[in-house]
Amino acid sequence: MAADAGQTQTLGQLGLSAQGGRDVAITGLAVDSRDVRDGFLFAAMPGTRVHGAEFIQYALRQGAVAVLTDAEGAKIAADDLADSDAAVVIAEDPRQALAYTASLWFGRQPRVMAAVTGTNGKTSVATFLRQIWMLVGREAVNLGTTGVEGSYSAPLMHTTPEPITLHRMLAEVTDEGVTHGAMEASSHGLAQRRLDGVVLKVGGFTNLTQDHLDYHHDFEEYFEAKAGLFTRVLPPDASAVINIDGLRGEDMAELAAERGLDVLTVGSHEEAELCILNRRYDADSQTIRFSFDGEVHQVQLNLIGGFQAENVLVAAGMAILSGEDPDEVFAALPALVTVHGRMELAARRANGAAVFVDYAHTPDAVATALKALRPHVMGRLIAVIGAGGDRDRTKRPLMGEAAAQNADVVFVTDDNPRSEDPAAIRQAVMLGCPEATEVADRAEAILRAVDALQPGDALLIAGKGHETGQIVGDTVFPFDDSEQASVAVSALDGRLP
Ligand SMILES: CC(=O)N[C@H]1[C@@H](OP(=O)(O)OP(=O)(O)OC[C@H]2O[C@@H](n3ccc(=O)[nH]c3=O)[C@H](O)[C@@H]2O)O[C@H](CO)[C@@H](O)[C@@H]1O[C@H](C)C(=O)N[C@@H](C)C(=O)N[C@H](CCC(=O)O)C(=O)O
Ligand SMILES: Nc1ncnc2c1ncn2[C@@H]1O[C@H](COP(=O)(O)OP(=O)(O)OP(=O)(O)O)[C@@H](O)[C@H]1O
Ligand SMILES: N[C@H](CCC[C@H](N)C(=O)O)C(=O)O
Ligand SMILES: [Mg+2]
Repeated sequence: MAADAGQTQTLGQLGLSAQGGRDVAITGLAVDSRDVRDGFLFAAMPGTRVHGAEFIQYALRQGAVAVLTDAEGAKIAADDLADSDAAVVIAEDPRQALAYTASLWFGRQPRVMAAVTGTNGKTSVATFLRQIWMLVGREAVNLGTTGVEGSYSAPLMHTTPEPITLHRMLAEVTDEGVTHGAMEASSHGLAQRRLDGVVLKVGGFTNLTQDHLDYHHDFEEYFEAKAGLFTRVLPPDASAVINIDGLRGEDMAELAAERGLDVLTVGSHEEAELCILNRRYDADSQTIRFSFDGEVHQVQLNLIGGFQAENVLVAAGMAILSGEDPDEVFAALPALVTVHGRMELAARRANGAAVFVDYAHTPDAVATALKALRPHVMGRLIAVIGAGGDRDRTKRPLMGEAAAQNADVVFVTDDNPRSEDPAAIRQAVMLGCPEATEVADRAEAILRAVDALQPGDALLIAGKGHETGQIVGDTVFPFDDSEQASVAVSALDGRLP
């Protein structure tokens, strides 16, 4: 049964005051007019393409009894609203008002909630944090790009779902006995206030590099959106774990401290409180030596790539600040398993060469993933890359360049061209890596790259990670990089996948 089935609440109970002091009982919330049912509150939000107020007339016909919007929305729909009995709530920041309303409507969330932001590493940190919590005996989930995972599973459409979906899910997992939740705060999610109604105990920051400049006007605006987690969403009595190694990490730590948050810094800088002292890389694992609170610890992680060690320590810091015992947290780390589609060993050739699948889809992530593989590999590094359609165009040549600089052999192929011409996207990527081999069909690109593997080499298939489809136009064709890697190895080495 849905977490809100059959309930009724008044606008007043939801903290909303309608024009003329009116109060009405509502039976549900919707942010899309097509989801409105009898007795609902319709949240008409300003959008990137159109103002939701354009759909107020439709929502009223569907049975909406109340509308939440901004001054502009009220103006757009003035005639429709004047002709109806609907109560009208005008908010200065209607997305934030919707977030608080959704939180009150569903009324429950796991007792301990944490959120992590950053360009790369959110899914990894949220998953590691959930794994740590479960290893120390908590009922926990992570919520984000890979859906809801852990003590409860469910699919999600977005990394940070819009507030109604988010709070419905938080109520559902709470009803299932989940007490700890680790969520991802995407920059879209933060800019659109999607998680403003969640009561957070701990926030985390991984890093900030180029992405989503199609949505945020410039890098500063992107930084501001991410910083919102620490300057707005986290309550002042919460804590923050900040990786200070990367660009703007120190700035983020400063903003968090200004807000009054209890800040724990992570990194290789000697001033970091959870400080990486040394690392050793093996073929399938790595060992890290780190200090915390005056003590030195050494732990073997069954994970590939130095950045995963940083993600693990951010997650460990978040677990500690959520109330767990540091020694128990550190003792859990050797049991952590790879996050699906993140530096995941997908297949191995008969000659020993390894094939990794990774979700690197930004210039920095491509460079980081390849650099991270290097110390684990004795032979050549081969990369398969592509860039998504209908996404930041400026990152394409930069992704090519990152691959050319950090791999020995590069194949450029398609990765969700969506509404764009796939050949044009590949051309843009190739500008950054003119020596690369262009192979339009992704399965063929993977086959050719696997075929090129000699003993001691490794292949990184970047961009799709856990995804299970190739989006061309409006059609999603089934496609799984790990599966294709196994198929290619079987075909070439004569083994069954
Ligand atoms: C760019 C973006 O974030 N868009 C989000 C935004 O929609 P929008 O502003 O573009 O909406 P619009 O089409 O202009 O419509 C305006 C309003 O009218 C409403 N509407 C629209 C049509 C209709 O018939 N009836 C109706 O009521 C819409 O629900 C919307 O509230 O607000 C909507 C809800 O209010 C979101 O569903 C929508 O997310 C879309 C689906 C999306 O794809 N977002 C992606 C880019 C996203 O959020 N990604 C991040 C992470 C990405 C990453 O880190 O890689 C994520 O957290 O998943
Ligand atoms: N700490 C890190 N520093 C740099 N790159 C990283 C880091 N962690 C992960 N990556 C790279 O970014 C990719 C995506 O990782 P992950 O899914 O954890 O990030 P995300 O922030 O959740 O991404 P998205 O915004 O797409 O949801 C990984 O596959 C890896 O290539
Ligand atoms: N969730 C992110 C990453 C998608 C990665 C890549 N496979 C692509 O399609 O660009 C986005 O939608 O921008
Ligand atoms: Mg993610």
